[in-house]
Amino acid sequence: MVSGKGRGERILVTGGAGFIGSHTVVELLRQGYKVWVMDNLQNSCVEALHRVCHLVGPRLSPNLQFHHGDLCNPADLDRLFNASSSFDAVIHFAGLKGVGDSVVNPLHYYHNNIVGTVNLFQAMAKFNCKKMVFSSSATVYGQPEEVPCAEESKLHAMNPYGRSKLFAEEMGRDIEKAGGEGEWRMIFLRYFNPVGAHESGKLGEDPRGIPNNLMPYIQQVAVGRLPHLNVYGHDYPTNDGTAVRDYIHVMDLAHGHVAALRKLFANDTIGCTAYNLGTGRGTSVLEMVAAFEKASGKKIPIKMCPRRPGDATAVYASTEKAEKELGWKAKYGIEEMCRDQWNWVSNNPWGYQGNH
Ligand SMILES: NC(=O)c1ccc[n+]([C@@H]2O[C@H](COP(=O)([O-])OP(=O)(O)OC[C@H]3O[C@@H](n4cnc5c(N)ncnc54)[C@H](O)[C@@H]3O)[C@@H](O)[C@H]2O)c1
Ligand SMILES: O=c1ccn([C@@H]2O[C@H](COP(=O)(O)OP(=O)(O)O[C@H]3O[C@H](CO)[C@H](O)[C@H](O)[C@H]3O)[C@@H](O)[C@H]2O)c(=O)[nH]1
Repeated sequence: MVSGKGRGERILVTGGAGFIGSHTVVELLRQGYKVWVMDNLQNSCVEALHRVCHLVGPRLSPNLQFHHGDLCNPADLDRLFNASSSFDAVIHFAGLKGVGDSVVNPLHYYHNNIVGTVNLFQAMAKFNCKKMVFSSSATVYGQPEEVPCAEESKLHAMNPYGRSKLFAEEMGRDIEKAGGEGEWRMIFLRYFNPVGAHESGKLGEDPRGIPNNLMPYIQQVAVGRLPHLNVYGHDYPTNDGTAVRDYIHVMDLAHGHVAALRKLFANDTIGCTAYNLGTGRGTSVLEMVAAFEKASGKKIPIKMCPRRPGDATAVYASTEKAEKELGWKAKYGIEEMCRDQWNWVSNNPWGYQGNH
């Protein structure tokens, strides 16, 4: 069990204006860390960070600094590491995350996610900051041969996005191996399906364009931005024929990052290791729709459609390793995920920017 508050350690959070990053920054500030966010705002807006400041209040908000910068530009990283006299650790969220988009624009994904990560590792080496928590994904398990997925399961990427996550993990493993004993410490957090929103209703997911993922899509149907949900596949070998995933509340993820950071600071022999962040429970698409209808009181019209290519039948996490070694366990179930997601979208039907 790793516990205790941060002692003012200085954390660089790449992609900290995004969905998971912004929720995590709230928790980092509350736990006493000093946070520098670097983001190029290609999939986010600075209003999310204004709201973070509002949520943590005037005592803690001076501990957050925002730097508009692109990981693909080494000069932006150099400037930031120089200006802040380096960092104690990095949480690396920045990346593009659309599976379908990555199939259409593979070079764009490799450039942003791989080149960006190489540049970050280089800056970390140069400024002697050698602790990283990295946003990996359950996508590295591909079509899992068995569930629950355990960290030592076979890894297999199925698209350029997935490969960019797998390469980043492999790069991390190589860099750690090449360093001296205890020199680099890295934790890869393999998220399952992040959903929900901050309980205040002030922070949440605000995707650009038509959402690809289930819950952002449902939330837009609920507020009338989209007419109905397409349910992809109703002939899967599951209880109701729809595919099963392990949905996890974004605030549980935020707490998972704090637990990982504490582990990095506390354990000088951790080397390079991966943890699943999931609940260990599988929920079908139709169960998720029913839970959202209950939480919102809104009917979500659905249309049954063929399977989406590349989708697995059922993916859920083995949570033992994170529970045992990080002392972290997801607290929230799908009721709270849907309650908070509805609270966010009903207060912000057009996201952070109002009508766009
Ligand atoms: N949300 C999910 O379903 C999910 C699941 C598994 C893993 N992940 C990973 O977690 C991380 C965060 O995901 P999210 O849902 O918060 O996404 P997001 O798009 O909301 O946040 C990513 C942030 O990174 C920024 N960014 C992207 N490329 C950048 C660059 N080159 N330089 C600087 N900033 C850059 C974006 O502007 C954005 O603010 C991503 O790496 C994603 O691949 C997400
Ligand atoms: O409009 C939609 C969107 C999704 N689904 C279904 O809902 C389930 C969940 O789909 P998501 O797109 O929300 O999530 P995925 O499990 O496909 O993938 C997500 O979670 C993965 C981790 O497990 C990876 O991180 C990946 O990048 C990320 O998009 C799937 O069965 C999908 O077919 C629909 O029926 N209709």
